[in-house]
Amino acid sequence: MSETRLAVNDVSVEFTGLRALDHVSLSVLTGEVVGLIGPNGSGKTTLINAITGQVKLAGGTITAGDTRLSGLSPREIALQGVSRSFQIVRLFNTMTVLENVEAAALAKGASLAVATERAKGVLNELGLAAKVDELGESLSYGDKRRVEIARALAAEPRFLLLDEPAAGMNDAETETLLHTLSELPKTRGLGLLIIDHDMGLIMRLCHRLHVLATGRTIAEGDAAHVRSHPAVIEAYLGKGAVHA
Ligand SMILES: Nc1ncnc2c1ncn2[C@@H]1O[C@H](COP(=O)(O)OP(=O)(O)OP(=O)(O)O)[C@@H](O)[C@H]1O
Repeated sequence: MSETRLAVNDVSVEFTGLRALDHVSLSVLTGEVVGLIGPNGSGKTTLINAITGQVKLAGGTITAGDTRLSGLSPREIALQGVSRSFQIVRLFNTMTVLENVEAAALAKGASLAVATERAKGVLNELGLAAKVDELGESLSYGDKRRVEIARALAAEPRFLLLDEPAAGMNDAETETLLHTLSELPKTRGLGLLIIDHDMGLIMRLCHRLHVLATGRTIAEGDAAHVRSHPAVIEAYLGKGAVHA
């Protein structure tokens, strides 16, 4: 499979009276894992929302390969192969795990037979095969988050954007998640952009890191570079969060 780049070019986002992103540029290649970190309110979720068309850009462009994503609707962007999970889990509580994941494949235009097969495959990959018939509402929090990732994968994305996938997970669940996520770029050839406050997870999983503070890029590079960067230490000062 040829390499594709998801490119955020000089992007700014404004809310009333607040510049949430200020000329941010970042790229993710298929096959790599990029971590998006920064203190609370630094603009991480806004950047994912900008990529997936959930917020409007005040400036800049976003492309996936040769396709311009900025200006497209969230649905059109999803059809271009960009899937996401949300910080707050959004499952259909009264549908089964299988139905939840099938729905995502159906939304991408798959027939029911293809959607069922794809959903089963993805759930198997995420270690959820035994839970296919359980209702969304009956799952543990960690399982709900994994089903969310399964839903995003059922759309067969080229780029997967995960907003705090390990939030609320215990250590064992986080370890399993780390293993699953680390396989995805190899097995599926997709590019992964991941936000998480668990620096242990981020530092072990990501090939590159991009650090935001108050809407601006303050550092980017590998874990060693970022961890020792003065601006990053300053941004996290007193929080101890970069010392994984
Ligand atoms: N829809 C919105 N309307 C107004 N302000 C917003 C909106 N969404 C985000 N913001 C503001 O934009 C800034 C960036 O928020 P964002 O959620 O992107 O940060 P974050 O880095 O993801 O934070 P956290 O780590 O706490 O999730 C914050 O000041 C936030 O209050």
